[in-house]
Amino acid sequence: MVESLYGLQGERSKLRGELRLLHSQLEQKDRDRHSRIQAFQQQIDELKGCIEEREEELSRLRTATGATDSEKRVLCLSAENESLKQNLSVTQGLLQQLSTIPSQSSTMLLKVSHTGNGGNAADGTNGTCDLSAQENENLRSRIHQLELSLQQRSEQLSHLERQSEQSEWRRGEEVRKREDRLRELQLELDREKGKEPVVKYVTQTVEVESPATLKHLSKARQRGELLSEKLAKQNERCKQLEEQIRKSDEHSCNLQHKIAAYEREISKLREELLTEIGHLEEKREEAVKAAANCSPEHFQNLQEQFFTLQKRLTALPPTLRCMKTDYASLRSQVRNFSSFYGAAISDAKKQISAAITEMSEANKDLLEKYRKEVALRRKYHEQLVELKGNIRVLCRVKPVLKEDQQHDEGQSVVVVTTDPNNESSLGVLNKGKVRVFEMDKVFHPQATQEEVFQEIEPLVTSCIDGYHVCIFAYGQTGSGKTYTMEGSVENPGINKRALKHLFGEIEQRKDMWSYTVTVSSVEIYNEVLRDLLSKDGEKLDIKINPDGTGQLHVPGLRLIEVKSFQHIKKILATARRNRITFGTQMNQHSSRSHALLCITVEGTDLATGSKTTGKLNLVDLAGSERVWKSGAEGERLKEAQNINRSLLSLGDVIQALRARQTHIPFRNSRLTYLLQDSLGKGSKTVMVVQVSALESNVGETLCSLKFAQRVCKVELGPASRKIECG
Ligand SMILES: Nc1ncnc2c1ncn2[C@@H]1O[C@H](COP(=O)(O)OP(=O)(O)OP(=O)(O)O)[C@@H](O)[C@H]1O
Repeated sequence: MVESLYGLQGERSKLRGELRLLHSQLEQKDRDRHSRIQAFQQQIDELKGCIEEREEELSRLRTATGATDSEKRVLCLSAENESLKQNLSVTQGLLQQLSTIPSQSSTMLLKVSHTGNGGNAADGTNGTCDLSAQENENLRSRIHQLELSLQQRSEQLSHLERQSEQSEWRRGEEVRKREDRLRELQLELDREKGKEPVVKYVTQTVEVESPATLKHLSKARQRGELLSEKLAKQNERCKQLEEQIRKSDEHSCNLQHKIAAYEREISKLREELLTEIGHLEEKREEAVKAAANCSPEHFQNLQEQFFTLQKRLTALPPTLRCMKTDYASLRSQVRNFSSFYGAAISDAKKQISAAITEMSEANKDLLEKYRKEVALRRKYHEQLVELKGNIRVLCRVKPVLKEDQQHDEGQSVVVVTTDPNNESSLGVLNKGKVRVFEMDKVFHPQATQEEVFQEIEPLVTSCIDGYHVCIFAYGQTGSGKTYTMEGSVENPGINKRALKHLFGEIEQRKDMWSYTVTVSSVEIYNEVLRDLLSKDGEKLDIKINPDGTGQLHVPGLRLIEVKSFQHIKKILATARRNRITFGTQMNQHSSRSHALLCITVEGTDLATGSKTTGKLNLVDLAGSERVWKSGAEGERLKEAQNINRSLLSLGDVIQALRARQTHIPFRNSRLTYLLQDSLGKGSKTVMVVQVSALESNVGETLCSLKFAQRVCKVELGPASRKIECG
């Protein structure tokens, strides 16, 4: 019994050990189950998150535009969502089942503890062991079922994941398409923007010709001209060098041709030589053969022939050598040609620079001589002007024009005659009598503008030398004063020609003198002074210069520095525009004011630094006709009276000057007052009296000529002027 009891106890402890093992196994399974439940729970959470995302996307798509694709996509996603939800509920149910299963290990422990409480229930021990084995079996099958179900869920889950991936991919596709569409729209927008605008804007450029701009412009132009000149010179030099290179190329080409010809000749000669040697060898062979058979005389002959041939043969190599050396020297010539060419050019350059220095030395001498010549010329010129008289009166007869004939109602009778053999007299037929007037010079009606200017030219030159010069055009309205002074565009008068001459002289003297030319222009109308170069035509006054020199000046008068003849053209045009013109019975475009163009030339001797200031006053006087004939009344009458008064004052001043009176009545008119420093002592004056040749103007012609004669009549120094009066 005791033995069997011990046996049972051993069995029981064995069973207990087995149960403990089983229990630990079950515990392990429990832990696995828990971890699977947790994984499940996690997957469920993820599924929930995925469902939420899908729902969000669904709601987004629902709010998006009603595109058919989007609608389809919404439906698809809804169906997917539904199935996902079903899957989720199934999974949750399963999970709940799993959660409600009691822990096998705890049951087992309970049972183990029950069995451990009393050792007296031996029958019960076996029964408990069977029950636990069955339960274990049940649990195993349950766990197996659960594992199968878990596997199924996992498969479902992976299926759902795949579905989710697919829907994600579709969504990505959708987004990509939308982005593509957006890009297309952007491109279209850019294209639209890049198109020409329908409305075009008009841009206008406003040019402002400020004096500073003009000055800069003229400077830039001069610089441009200088640069173009330099460029032209460089181009010329380039052309020369190109020509030289071309010639050198030609030369080198010729040399190469020659070399080629030589080479050909040499090879030909070599061939000839070889063939001849061959022939000779053959002949020699033949001769040797024949010698054995022929007579001694024949042998002698042959020997002689052989010797001559040998001589010829010996003469050939030197020729060949000669040709070879020729050929080699030609080759070296060609090779050395470039260096030789460079050396030749540098030689030429040296020669040129030497020639230039030589020239500049010679130029210095010439310049010195030229200076002396200029001084001498100036002296002679002074003497000439002195001889001609510092106040000269010239007369120009206006040709009869078509317009004059219309005024004269067809009776264009000419009463003024000039003598081709006597350049200083003219006759006027009046009341059957010819009255002869003597002037310093008379220009016949066909005299050209150039001829008139030639008479004035020396005075213009003396202005550059520092003299004050006045040139007046005097005469009745329409007699050609403006024509003589201003002229037309095609046929310019004294003003333009004088300025052109002035700038020409300045250019010629530029190596010795530097000059500044300033210009002003005024008109005197009804004894009022106006600036013709100013736009507002403000009234000006003549005042004593406050610098203490006692000289006169006009405050506010515009003085323009002129750099070129082109510039002066613009200034003259402005002055002409501003001049007051009115129509009268005598001349449709009669100028009723005195117009003055004042040119100041300041010179500096570059060698000595001494300075000169010359003035040239070019005056186009107002018409000198008598008041009654101009049909003037009211304002016009006042105008004519003023004109006549100032002309009279001018006559008085010139007469007083010519008579070398102590008092010169400069202040009697604005005109003479303004010209005071140019009419005084040491100045030079020319009066061009304009007359009409027509009988209808004979009265005015006589008046003008009498005025001219009054000026001329005064004696000059010891030599008196002989004037014949009719
Ligand atoms: N020598 C000439 N050769 C050709 N045409 C001339 C000549 N002299 C004058 N004329 C013409 O006669 C017309 C009048 O001349 P101009 O205007 O010069 O006269 P004026 O004396 O200046 O008159 P005003 O005192 O009224 O200004 C102009 O059309 C001009 O072209």
